[in-house]
Amino acid sequence: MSTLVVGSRASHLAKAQVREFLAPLRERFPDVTFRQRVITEAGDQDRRSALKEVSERGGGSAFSVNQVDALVSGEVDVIVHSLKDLPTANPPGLILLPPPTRADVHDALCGSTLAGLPHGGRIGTSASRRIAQLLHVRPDLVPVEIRGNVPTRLGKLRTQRLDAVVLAAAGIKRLGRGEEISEILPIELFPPSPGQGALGIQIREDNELAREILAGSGDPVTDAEVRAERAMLAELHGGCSVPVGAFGKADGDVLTLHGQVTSVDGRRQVEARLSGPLCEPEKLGVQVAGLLLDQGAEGILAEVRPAA
Ligand SMILES: NCc1[nH]cc(CCC(=O)O)c1CC(=O)O
Repeated sequence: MSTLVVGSRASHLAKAQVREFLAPLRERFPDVTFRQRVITEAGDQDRRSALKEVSERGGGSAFSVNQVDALVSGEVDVIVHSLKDLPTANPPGLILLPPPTRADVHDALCGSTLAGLPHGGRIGTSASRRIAQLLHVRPDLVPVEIRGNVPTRLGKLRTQRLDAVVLAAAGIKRLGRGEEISEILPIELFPPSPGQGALGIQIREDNELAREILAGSGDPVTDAEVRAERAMLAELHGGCSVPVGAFGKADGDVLTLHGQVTSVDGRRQVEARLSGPLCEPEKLGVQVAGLLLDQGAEGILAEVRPAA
């Protein structure tokens, strides 16, 4: 009898994602024992020390370095990440499997609808993309930096007297709190973070057992959509905290990718949209990035990049 150890971060969302990932697998492989293991990250504890540690280690995410170490050392066989939190550069020896069908890709407003927000309304979010997109359509709004996991951020609606908070619909729904969503933001104006709503299933390349058990766990359509989004982000040299929105959508064997880059003050925005064959998602991502760069995306992104 074989055992597969599945790691994730400690948050309720991370654990919910592991349960969602494992449910169909437990049914398909009744003889396999699936064990869950929690791996804490510096980013889950103290953001400042986390950022310092990450910069000292030469990149990577404050929310994925320990997970990756656990995978490399063999402590776990699989890590279930939120794909959008994963850097586009894959560590050597590790691979991302095609993700399962993704959950709701939209951003959501909790506390108020967009039209219902008062002039100068206080909106909780610390994501530069969300700040930029909101200010682009409502320059009067006042972004308020909030941190922490999803339940903490929902709680800040009241404790920080905010008019609304913006969060990924996927996370809110996975935590069973979908009824707290006031408005699903329109995807044309608010394309999400590349990979939003999808799981990032990471394994060691040489782990035959994991490869065998997880071979059928992915959805090829979701895979193509997120590949295009992430290829676009990589081409823009963006990380997880840049004001870049991307939405890839398949229709039959045609994939359409919408890319958007917005200055954090919301004043400048460039957009591009292209369709291509579903079987060449990375090519489409690079092409859309090229169109964004032609329109000056680099100048917008240079403002948010830390000085080298
Ligand atoms: N950066 C935090 C994070 N990472 C994944 C999710 C939600 C699930 C998802 O987007 O896939 C969230 C919270 C949020 O952005 O509201």
